[in-house]
Amino acid sequence: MRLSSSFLPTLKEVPAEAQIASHRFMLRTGMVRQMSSGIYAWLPAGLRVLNKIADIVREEQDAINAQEVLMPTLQSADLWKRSGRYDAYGPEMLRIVDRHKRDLLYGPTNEEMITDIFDQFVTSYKGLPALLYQIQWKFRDEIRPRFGVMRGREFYMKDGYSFDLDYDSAVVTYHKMMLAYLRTFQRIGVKAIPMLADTGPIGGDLSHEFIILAPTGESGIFFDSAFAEQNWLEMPVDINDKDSLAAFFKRMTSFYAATDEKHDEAEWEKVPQERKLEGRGIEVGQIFYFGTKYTESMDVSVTGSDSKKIYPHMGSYGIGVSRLVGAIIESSHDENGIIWPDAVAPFKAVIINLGMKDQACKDVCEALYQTDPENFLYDDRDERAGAKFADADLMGHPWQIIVGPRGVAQNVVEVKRRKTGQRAEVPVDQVLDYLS
Ligand SMILES: Nc1ncnc2c1ncn2[C@@H]1O[C@H](COS(=O)(=O)NC(=O)[C@@H](N)CS)[C@@H](O)[C@H]1O
Repeated sequence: MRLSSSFLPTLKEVPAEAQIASHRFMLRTGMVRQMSSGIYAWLPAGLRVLNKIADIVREEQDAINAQEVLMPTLQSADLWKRSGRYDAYGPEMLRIVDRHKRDLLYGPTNEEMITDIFDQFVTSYKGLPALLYQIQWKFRDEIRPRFGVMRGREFYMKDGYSFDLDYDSAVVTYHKMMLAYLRTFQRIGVKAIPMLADTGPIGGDLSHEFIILAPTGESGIFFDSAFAEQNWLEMPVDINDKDSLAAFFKRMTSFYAATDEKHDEAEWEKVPQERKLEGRGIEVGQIFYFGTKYTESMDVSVTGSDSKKIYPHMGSYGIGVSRLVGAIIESSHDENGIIWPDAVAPFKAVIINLGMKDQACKDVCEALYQTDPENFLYDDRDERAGAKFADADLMGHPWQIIVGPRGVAQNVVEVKRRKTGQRAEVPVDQVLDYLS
């Protein structure tokens, strides 16, 4: 994309209510625009990040044989009356009455709806297990939306749902999803630690939340640093072998990790002093096993091999896709701006032309840009060098390719790694290799 003709409005000042770095930087780099309290428009650079995160989430869900669906954002109140959550859910639920006076709601989550869909298509135990997911907008009328997209009212979530024959099978699914989550967050480029969690309005008695380390996080956390050193993408786990999955899960839960609600001092004392880490974190995902809570309350059953009625055991698995955009910035920025992990950056590199009146510079920039116009941002504005450098650091693309007349005269450009600040002189024809 060419910066001079793109809709990437950077701002010098931001509204006073933007208290934390991610909120300030997302507004200053024109990633989002608040349309009303807790409700945002996603502009080109922000949408590119949102879609890259969603694509990684999707790939790792597909890798454990989950199947993608897309449910409506608007739901009938009748569904929630069947499960008994219509009143229980409280003021966070946005209730809507249509022209025919029918009670609808903007879905905060979809356990009831997916259970109703399952009910219409699966009558026999042979239809189990079912593992479905969607990536869809949700609405929760938070009393105090804040921190930009991190605690919004309309937000983008991957929500997965599983149906299994019994508890043991449901636990295998839970283990699979745990592995998929660890792989997902590692690929996105953040350190997310799973911690035992309370279940809240979703229900059930087994739940883990995934916390990204960030000083502005709402949760206090205690964990064994050895956990953060694990490489989940290299972990030899066979997702079709329940013992392999159980061994992975046992290993994973052998490291101490707890939010302040669940912290156990006695257990904490067993962690070697040099591996004890305390901090704050942002919850970017949560998984739940809640058995037959919804299948029983909604009377959704299948016929077992002995022709008896069986209520399938369920779980649900959420990732805050839009929250992750803010959470990544919270965990990866400096005083000059965002430091995007490679996998989710809006663009791979920004080409900074310092010789807007120098034909040789323009030729080198154009040639580099044309090699990958989809993933290169070309700063072709008629701006001072200082302004271009400041904007490049602010927007946080992983690489900066700085093209100046002196360098071009020796057929080299300067390449800067945003994360480390490391600079190198690179021959023009080796830039692409250098970036890979
Ligand atoms: N107000 C919000 N703004 C942005 N993200 C949110 C908000 N509320 C929740 N999330 C994100 O959505 C994830 C899943 O939400 S949840 O309530 O924990 N789980 C569910 O809704 C389950 N139905 C999972 S399918 C959370 O981990 C969090 O990352």
